[in-house]
Amino acid sequence: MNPLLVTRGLSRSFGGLRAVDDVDFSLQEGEIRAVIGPNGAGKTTFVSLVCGRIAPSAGSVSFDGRDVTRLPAHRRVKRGIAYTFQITSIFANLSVFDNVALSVQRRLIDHAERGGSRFSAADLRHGVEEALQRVGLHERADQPAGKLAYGHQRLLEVAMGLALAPRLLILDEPTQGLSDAEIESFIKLVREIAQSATVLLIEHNMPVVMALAGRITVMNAGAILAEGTPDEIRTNSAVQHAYLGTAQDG
Ligand SMILES: Nc1ncnc2c1ncn2[C@@H]1O[C@H](COP(=O)(O)OP(=O)(O)OP(=O)(O)O)[C@@H](O)[C@H]1O
Repeated sequence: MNPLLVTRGLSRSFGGLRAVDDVDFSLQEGEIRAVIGPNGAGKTTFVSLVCGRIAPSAGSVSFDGRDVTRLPAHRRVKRGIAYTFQITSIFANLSVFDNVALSVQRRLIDHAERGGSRFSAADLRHGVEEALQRVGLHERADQPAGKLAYGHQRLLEVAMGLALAPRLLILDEPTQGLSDAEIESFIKLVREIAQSATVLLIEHNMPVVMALAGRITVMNAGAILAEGTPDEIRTNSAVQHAYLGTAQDG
């Protein structure tokens, strides 16, 4: 089977710093892949290159067999790449409902532009309610998004990503700020999302990574240090060294 996502020689420098350095990466449709690595390893920069939020210094990104390297982020969203970011991208003054409505509307307009049927207010409401139900925020639909607890804002971003009905959902540290009980529900949610989408998950919480990921990619200093199943990664001495080295430095 052809991979859904492929990067070749993908690189991005900031001044003299090679934040992402010659990364060859591929992801099969239907996978839940975790990307882990010490702080500053280049994980967020890598997924920003994949979704088009920043441009590469060198290398290419292809999605579903087509080169998307020069496509702006919004065109990649149309191809099916959705992302939620560490730096919260919600509109604080809008309600939870209206934030998700922006994503649903985007998907419905896109569908209509491609020759699909026009949508009604009921379609929009149904799409929003479904996304909020899935992340467990339906009871907070009327609250201003900025008044949600930090962890709930992260879940709202997941709902906004889901509402786009993506083929690839990129989650950047989604469990940060969630309680243990919320993390449990989140694990279930990602498993359910993975029935209909491929998931690329940046995550520091190792129990979450081990519970969800089929394969794990470990980044260090901008490059891929190791890749394998959770068991292979757990016992990989280079990985252990990278983490211990960081702990000693930090
Ligand atoms: N816009 C930027 N300008 C300058 N340097 C940057 C920029 N973005 C990232 N960097 C640097 O690139 C390196 C990789 O950062 P990145 O955020 O991708 O790492 P990360 O693995 O996601 O880290 P964390 O786990 O802490 O989120 C870091 O040294 C960071 O300081």
